[in-house]
Amino acid sequence: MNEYYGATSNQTSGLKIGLLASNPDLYSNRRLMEAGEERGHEMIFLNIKQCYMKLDAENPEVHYRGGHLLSSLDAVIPRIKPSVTFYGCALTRHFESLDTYTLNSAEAITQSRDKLYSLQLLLKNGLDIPTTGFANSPMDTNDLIEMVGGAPLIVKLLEGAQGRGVVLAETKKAAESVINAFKSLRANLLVQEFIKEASGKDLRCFVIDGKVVASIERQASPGEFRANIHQGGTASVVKVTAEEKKLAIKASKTLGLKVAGVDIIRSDKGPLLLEVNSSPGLEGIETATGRDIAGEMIRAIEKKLNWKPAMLEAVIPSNLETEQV
Ligand SMILES: Nc1ncnc2c1ncn2[C@@H]1O[C@H](COP(=O)(O)OP(=O)(O)OP(=O)(O)O)[C@@H](O)[C@H]1O
Ligand SMILES: [Mg+2]
Ligand SMILES: [Mg+2]
Repeated sequence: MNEYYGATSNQTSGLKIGLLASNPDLYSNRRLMEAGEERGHEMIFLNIKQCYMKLDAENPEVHYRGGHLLSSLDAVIPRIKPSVTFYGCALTRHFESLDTYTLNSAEAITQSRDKLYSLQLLLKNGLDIPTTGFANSPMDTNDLIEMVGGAPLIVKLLEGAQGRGVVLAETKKAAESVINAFKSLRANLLVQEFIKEASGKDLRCFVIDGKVVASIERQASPGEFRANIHQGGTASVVKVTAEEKKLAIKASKTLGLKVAGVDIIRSDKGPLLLEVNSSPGLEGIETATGRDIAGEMIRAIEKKLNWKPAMLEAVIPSNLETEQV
C-alpha cells in the first residue's frame, strides 16, 4: 500500500494528496488512491492514528509515525470513521492551518456528525425532515411518543452508524421500553415519525461540489426497514426528481460539505431528509451506477486548486481532430 514512509520531493507535475483515513484496504480508500494516481497525482495514505501535530502559532506541523514531517501536501481528503471523529477532525483542522486544502472542512464534518445539531440546521434552512423529538430526561417518554404521532415510531441513537443504532418500535409499549432502556444506558437518542409508505426504501444522493453526481435507491432486505447496505440493503440506479436533487444540494450546502452522501426518504408529504454523511461510502454507489465517483472527488480538488493536467491538454485536442476527420 502506498502509505507514507518519509518525505519525498514532488517529482511529478501532479498534486500531492493525502488520504486521511483508517483502513487502506477499504473499497472507498482503494478507489480514491487509484483514481488520484490515474490522474497523475502523488497519493499518500495517512492513517489517522499515526499522525500527530505540533501546535505552534508560527510553525504548525503534522508528523507521521517514525518522526516524518508531512510537508507540502496540496490537499487532504478526510475520510473519518465515526469512532475517530474527534481526532480526525482535529487533524483536518490542523492541515487547514497549514494551508492545505481539505475536501470537506473540519468544521463541516464536526457539525454533520452531531445528528441533532445538523437536523436543527437543516430545519432552520427550510429543509423538511420527519417529525423528530429529543429529550434528555426519562420523565416525559409518553409525551415524546405523542409528539411524533405515536407508534409505530423510530428510535435512533445519536452515535449510531450504518443503521446499527436505528430501531423500529411497532407499539407504544415497545417504544416506551426501547426509549427507557436506551436512556438507562445514558445514550442520547432521537424519536422520529416512522415513514411507513417508504416501504424500506430510501435514496442516497452523492453530492460533490454542489452537484448530484450519482443517486441510488436502496431497498431493505425482506422483513427489514433499514435500507443501509450494511444491513443487507440492495442498491439500484434511480432517477431522482428535481425537487430531490435540490434538497440534496441544499442540505450539503447548509452543512458546508463539499462531498456528502445525502439520505432522503420518499413520504406522502414529499421527500424528507434523513441524514447527511460526510464520508459516504463509494462501493454501493459506484457498483450500482458504474460511475467513477472517486475520480469526481479528485477532479473537485483539481478544480479548487486550479490544477490542469498538462499531458491531457496536449492529447485531447489531437484526439478531437482525428475524430472529426
Ligand atoms: N423515520 C424513518 N422512517 C422510516 N425509515 C427510516 C426512518 N429513519 C431511518 N429509516 C431507515 O433506516 C435507515 C437508517 O437510518 P439513518 O440513515 O437515519 O441512520 P444511519 O444510516 O445509521 O445513520 P448514521 O450513519 O448517521 O448512524 C435509513 O436508511 C432508512 O432506510
Ligand atoms: Mg443513513
Ligand atoms: Mg449515516
